[in-house]
Order: sequence, then C-alpha cells, then structure tokens
Amino acid sequence: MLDLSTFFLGRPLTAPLMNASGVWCNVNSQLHALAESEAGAMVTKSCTLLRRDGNPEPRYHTLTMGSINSMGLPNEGHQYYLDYAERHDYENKPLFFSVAGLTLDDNLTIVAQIQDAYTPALLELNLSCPNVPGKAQIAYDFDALDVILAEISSAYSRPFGVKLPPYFDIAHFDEVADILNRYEKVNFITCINSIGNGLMIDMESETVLIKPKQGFGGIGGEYVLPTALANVNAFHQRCPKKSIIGCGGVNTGEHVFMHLLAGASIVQVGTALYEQGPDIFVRLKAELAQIMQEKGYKTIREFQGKLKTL
Ligand SMILES: O=C1NC(=O)NC(C(=O)O)N1
Repeated sequence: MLDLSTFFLGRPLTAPLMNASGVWCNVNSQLHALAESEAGAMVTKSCTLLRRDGNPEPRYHTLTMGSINSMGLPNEGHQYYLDYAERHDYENKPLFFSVAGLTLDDNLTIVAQIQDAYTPALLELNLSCPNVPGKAQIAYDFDALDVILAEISSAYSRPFGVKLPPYFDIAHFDEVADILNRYEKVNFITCINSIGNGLMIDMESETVLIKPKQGFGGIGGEYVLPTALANVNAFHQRCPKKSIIGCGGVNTGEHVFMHLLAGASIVQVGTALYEQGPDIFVRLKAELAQIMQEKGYKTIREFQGKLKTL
C-alpha cells in the first residue's frame, strides 16, 4: 500500500488518522483497542479534575447523517488518564491528552500535574464542550479564551494544542486566529468540536431524542463536514506557524483527503468511529491510499494544504 506515513510535531505517524477525543477513549480497554488499531495516533477522553458520571441517559443518538450527543464530560478523572499515559507505548503511536477542566483553576491543576509527570503525551486543551449544563463554551468567549491561553502558557512549559468549536463568521476566524497567534506555545489547533446545541425530533413519539438539556446536544457526523473543512482551512490560512488537526464529518477516505487538502496534518474520526469501531481505520487507510493512487500522489505531503481556489 502507498506510504501514508506523516510527521506531527516531530513525531512519526503510520497514518494521518486518529480518534476524536471522547470516542472510544474513556476507559483502559478502549484505549488499549485504539493503541492496537491502525490509527496513527490517539487521544484520551477530555478529563476533568475528578471523575464524572456525566449527563443522564439517553445522551447519545444516531441520526441519519451523524449523531447528537450530550454526554456531559463523563470521565474517570485526570489521574486515571495520567496513569494510562505512563503505561502508553509511545514507540507504537503518539498519544494526545485531552483536558476539559470545569474551571480555570482545575485546568491549571491538571496541567501542572501533566507538567510534573514528564509525559511525552501532547496536551489538547478542550475549550469547546457544549454539553455541561450552565457552562458556556470557553472558545466562544474571546476574552476568556485569551485569559486561559495566557494562564496555561505560563503554567505549562511545552507546546500544546486547543480543541475549538466551529465558528461561522469570517470576522470570528480573524479574531480567534489573532488571539491564537499571540501564543507561540499553541502549536496545534484541532477543528472542530461538535456543532453545539442542535435538536432532533422523533416523529412517532413527538419527543426529543436525548434526555439532557431538553434534547439539545452537539451535532456530529456528515452533517458537519462542510463546517469542519471551513474551520480547518480558515485556521490553516491564518495560523501558518501552527499545525491543524481536522475533525468533523469523516466517514470515508474522500473525507480524509478533503481534510488533508484543506490543511489538516492529522484527521480525527468521531461519530463514524463510535458507530463502526476501531477497524474503521483499516478501511479509511485503504480508501485514502486508493484515492492517492488514482490521483498519482505518493505521499501525503504532495497534496496536504494544497486546496485550490477558483
Ligand atoms: O467536548 C465535547 N464535545 C461533545 O460533543 N461531547 C462531549 C461531552 O459531552 O462530554 N464533549
């Protein structure tokens, strides 16, 4: 098969594919399955300081072209994932460590412990969970975004990344990129988290599909592909010194190719992974290789970020 290998912040990956945080990465058995999968990298579930049950069920529902979720950050607490990070085989594949502290102090406490653990894992700071009742998404509050990046940058000595929500206004791409570009330690940007607070309806029972927040939840899957590609390309253009990780709407090799063309260095898979399991990476690699073969590309680098305009 074609060479799908790539590099990310100096780390080799066998393929530009990984899970999206929150999917197949909550507990050790899932993390082990990802470590054994064909994914080129992997990320842990966004952790909070302490263990959380998350929102009441039903809190996830499959839709015709994706999913709606209001998990509410269920996770085993940050120490559980630090313990996993200590056991992870970094020669096998890079590990990203997702953090979604409920307060700035919680984020600083967790990050200080990652700092002290000297783990090779890469920090992905989740600033975009839409599903904790009463908690706004940090990355939609531009002043709060600036403050947290300043605080984390001074508390953490290594490069890190941020997981952003989708933006829908060019002026917002400009403003957020300006903020991110002030922080050289922000080495990567993961776009996008789910499109927050969607609503879907069951026609037969005339009710919403999930219990939390009167049925409002994050939308994922193929519905969000155009928005994900736009955010990947917008920040790729505006943040030339940072790497972009694409996330959103990926279910085929074509979708992976589009994210890479738009500027992503790695492509994350969420809803489709949730539905199909880690074997999906075998199919996505084969489909991507097939597309590259048909187009005459031998390596990812030949087309990565090379989206043309009219
Ligand atoms: O950042 C998140 N995005 C989502 O779509 N869901 C999860 C969650 O609700 O835990 N978190």
